[in-house]
Amino acid sequence: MSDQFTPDEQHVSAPLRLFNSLTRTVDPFAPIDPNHTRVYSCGPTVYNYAHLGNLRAYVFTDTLRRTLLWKGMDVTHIINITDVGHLTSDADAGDDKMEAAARAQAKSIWDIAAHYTQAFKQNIADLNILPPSEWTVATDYVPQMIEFAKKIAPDHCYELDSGLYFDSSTVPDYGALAGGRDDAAHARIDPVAGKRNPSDFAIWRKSPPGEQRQMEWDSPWGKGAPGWHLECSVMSQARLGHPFDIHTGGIDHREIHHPNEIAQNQAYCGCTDAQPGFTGARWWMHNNFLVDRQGKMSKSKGGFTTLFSLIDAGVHPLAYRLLCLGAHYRSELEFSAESVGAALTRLKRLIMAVEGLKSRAEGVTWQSPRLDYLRANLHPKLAPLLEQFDAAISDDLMTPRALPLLEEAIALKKVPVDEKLCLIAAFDQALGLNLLTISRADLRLTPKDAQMTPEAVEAELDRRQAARADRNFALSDEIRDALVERGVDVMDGDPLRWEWRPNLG
Ligand SMILES: Nc1ncnc2c1ncn2[C@@H]1O[C@H](COP(=O)(O)OP(=O)(O)OP(=O)(O)O)[C@@H](O)[C@H]1O
Ligand SMILES: [Zn+2]
Repeated sequence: MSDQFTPDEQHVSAPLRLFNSLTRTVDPFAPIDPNHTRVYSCGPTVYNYAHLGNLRAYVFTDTLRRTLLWKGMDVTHIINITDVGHLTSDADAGDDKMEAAARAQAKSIWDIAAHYTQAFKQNIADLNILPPSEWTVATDYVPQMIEFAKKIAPDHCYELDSGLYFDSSTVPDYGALAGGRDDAAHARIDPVAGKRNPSDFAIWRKSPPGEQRQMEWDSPWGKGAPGWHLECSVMSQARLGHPFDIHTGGIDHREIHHPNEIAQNQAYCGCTDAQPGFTGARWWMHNNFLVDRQGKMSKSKGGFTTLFSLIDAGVHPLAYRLLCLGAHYRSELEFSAESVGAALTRLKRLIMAVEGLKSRAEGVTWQSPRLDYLRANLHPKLAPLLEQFDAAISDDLMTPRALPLLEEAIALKKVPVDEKLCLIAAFDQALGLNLLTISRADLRLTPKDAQMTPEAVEAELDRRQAARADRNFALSDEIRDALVERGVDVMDGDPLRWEWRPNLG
């Protein structure tokens, strides 16, 4: 059987509907080119490790991408790497985040960018997020950014000592995506002197006289660096063409970054009169925040939790993916030791159940079914679950409704085990939890501060078994208590024998 969902062989049941931040409604989705969807996702600013909140944004785009594939579409997906231009404020105030990090760590910006880009790609792989069709790196596109700026400058920009600024009053409906222009909010965050309107923004920042930046380029407006908003307009235009289908980002981008991208796209296209609704993308989609007790998880605030720190605590990264899928992407999601611990337990139960099914299905072909094949051949008890799952993810990616259907399928009695596994494999193409390839032993990550090696734990358990065989229950209890003391849960009667207790503080 093929492992691809081929569009023409598939019977798409529920129509795909997605929330569009432009209309603020859930609208039926169809790509501009039949069966091919073009998606651009604002990527990470690589001045530090991504925190779990940042990563929620990419679990969301991955769910979107997998759902589009599930619906039989080809997807071209671009994620950019912001290695220049993002200031410590989302508008024009403050330092370049990359320059500031390089100074603080006494390293070159290029080294900082290379290190954190690599770390980000590792996070993406650990979360089983499909790699994008292409990673675009902002510093590779500076000549195109200068060309873009040259084209829009005469009608839409003005120069100040600090840079070239976009006049937001030159495009109709500036800020519509954010729910309207909010000059008061812009004035609060962005105190650049000489701007014509508080919401105007830099598309080129000149290097201050006498100061050499690590990253600077010659331009018609002097030496300097591109503005962050310009980067995404240019890279999406270069790789996908405008208009493309879907632009994604975190909900913070709905307020400044994306309205500014839209303004630039409108100016570049010059088609605002001919195409009043033109924004550069047909759909703008935003994930809500991951929050902790202090509010929005944030690199800038410090004290953030990374996927690396979660792994160090002994939590498998796919537990974090499952935590994300358990909430709708447009709802806030709370991160806590309890919430991620519960997700880990849920994942362990799923994997244990699938392992049980696999052991009963030895020698049967069950992996990677095609949806059309499944629909035509599925056991009557399983077939409605496939349709309900399709309806859930087609309804603006309702993963919290889809997950219980997976659990229901696993628990169903008196259905052929191979068909059950086929259905689970199909669900997992959308969920990306690696349900059929990881084992419970894979989930048992050794915490960084573990006081024993796994081999030492096994040796102690062998000693305990021998004590029990000798009916020396006092010694057996002593060994178990000592293991518990050192963060090991002993599981009598379970072939896995033991687990680490995650150390989540
Ligand atoms: N707490 C959060 N929850 C969900 N998404 C978030 C959160 N914080 C940032 N994002 C999203 O993560 C993606 C990557 O953002 P980026 O690397 O530019 O973060 P940043 O702005 O430097 O970080 P921070 O906002 O923490 O200072 C963006 O789409 C952004 O909207
Ligand atoms: Zn962007």
